[in-house]
Amino acid sequence: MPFVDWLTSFAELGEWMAGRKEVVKKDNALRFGILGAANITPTALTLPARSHAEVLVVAVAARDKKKAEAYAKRYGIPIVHDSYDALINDPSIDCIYNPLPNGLHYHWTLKALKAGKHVLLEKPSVSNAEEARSLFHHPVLQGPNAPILVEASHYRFHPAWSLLLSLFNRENVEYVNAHAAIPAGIFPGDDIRFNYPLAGGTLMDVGHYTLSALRSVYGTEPVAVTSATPRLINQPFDQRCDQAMVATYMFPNSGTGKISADLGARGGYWFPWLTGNWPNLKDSVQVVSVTLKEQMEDVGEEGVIKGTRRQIKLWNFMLPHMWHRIDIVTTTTYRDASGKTVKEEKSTENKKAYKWPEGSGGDIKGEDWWSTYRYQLEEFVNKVKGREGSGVWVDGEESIRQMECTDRTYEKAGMLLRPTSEALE
Ligand SMILES: NC(=O)C1=CN([C@@H]2O[C@H](COP(=O)(O)OP(=O)(O)OC[C@H]3O[C@@H](n4cnc5c(N)ncnc54)[C@H](OP(=O)(O)O)[C@@H]3O)[C@@H](O)[C@H]2O)C=CC1
Ligand SMILES: O=C1OC[C@@H](O)[C@H](O)[C@H]1O
Repeated sequence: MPFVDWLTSFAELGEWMAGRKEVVKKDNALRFGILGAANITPTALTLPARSHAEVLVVAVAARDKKKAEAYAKRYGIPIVHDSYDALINDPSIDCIYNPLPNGLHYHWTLKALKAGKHVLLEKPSVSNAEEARSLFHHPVLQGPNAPILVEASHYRFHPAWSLLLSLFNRENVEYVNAHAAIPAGIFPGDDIRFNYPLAGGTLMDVGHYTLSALRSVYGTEPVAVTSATPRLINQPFDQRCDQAMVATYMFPNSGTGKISADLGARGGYWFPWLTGNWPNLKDSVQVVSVTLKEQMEDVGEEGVIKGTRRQIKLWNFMLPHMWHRIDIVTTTTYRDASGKTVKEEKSTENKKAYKWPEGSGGDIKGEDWWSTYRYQLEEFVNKVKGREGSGVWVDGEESIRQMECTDRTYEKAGMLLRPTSEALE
């Protein structure tokens, strides 16, 4: 079963086991249409919509109508359109969810916006920075009644991400390591993720999360991409696509960072001569680790200086609703006037946030079972309805900067940028 279907089955099982029923919908609920019968949609939209009183998933279109009909039946979607164009032009639809392959994001999102629809657009927003600037600065998005467009970088909407960011001062960040890997064997070489014309590549896929997380922790753009090492998808698949990417960056405060993203992770066990080719399950928990600069303090005892170092790690940052934990490890070192360590103390604290803690997140605190996608849907609806919400948002400038940094990384790796749509305006 493909990983993305596995995510859906897991989420469906959770709904069923918890006995959760679909909520009664309000008269003014937003009506969503889906472009394509994509694997991610049940997880990212149809299941989260069940608990949202202001969301109705009413229509789908696929390239093959029979496929769309089967999908509509499976997920209880009442309308099946003949084509993506027909869906976009359906006047009964308010919002479009675009989970098409990356290389089709620009074209179909722009069409939907021009038809006056709000768009929830899967990550990565588009194929490259040129497309991002064109889309997010497009005249169709200007003006007081412009439709809402957001890149579905869902992890950012979960309270766990905001909690992580609240635990340090960005100026003090010294090093960040963002890692995400999927074991080998889950995404085959002919998956859309390795299709260059469709803007495939691991940096575009799980690499999106690692790079976005790194940039979010620093809250600014890197001054340099200091290295970028791809591992290309193996022959006979498209050699223009990375199956893994490791890259390092330097930030304006002299801090550094590393991303590692892999859609075919192998090895990582004992006896590498035996296990080197096995799918790597061990390193497949995604993690963001933030090391802060040592803070020095004179403790007033004959030249003794106290140095405090802190490392903060968020485990499972991409899918924190399934489980996550923030570890805060503080190391305090006392040094004498000669710099010699006289005492060292270490302490560990754990934190988590499945709902918005008091004093954050706005009026709606969420539920401890809400997924990243459910929190994201909450904010999307809030934005369309003109409500303040939690305050978390991924704005167009953020999506542009993310694609600029993605392009810089591909350039540093000596790889081609993902191709620009022929429909570029
Ligand atoms: N937010 C998240 O957690 C996740 C996000 N994603 C993102 O969602 C998007 C889709 O991913 P996923 O659901 O796994 O993808 P799918 O493999 O399910 O493909 C999505 C849709 O793309 C269309 N499509 C597939 N292959 C082609 C092709 N060769 N040419 C043109 N169209 C094609 C199909 O539309 P049709 O049904 O009309 O034939 C298909 O339904 C990507 O942008 C990905 O990055 C993916 C997984 C997780
Ligand atoms: O966005 C995503 O999240 C989960 C991954 O399995 C998938 O490859 C990616 O597209």
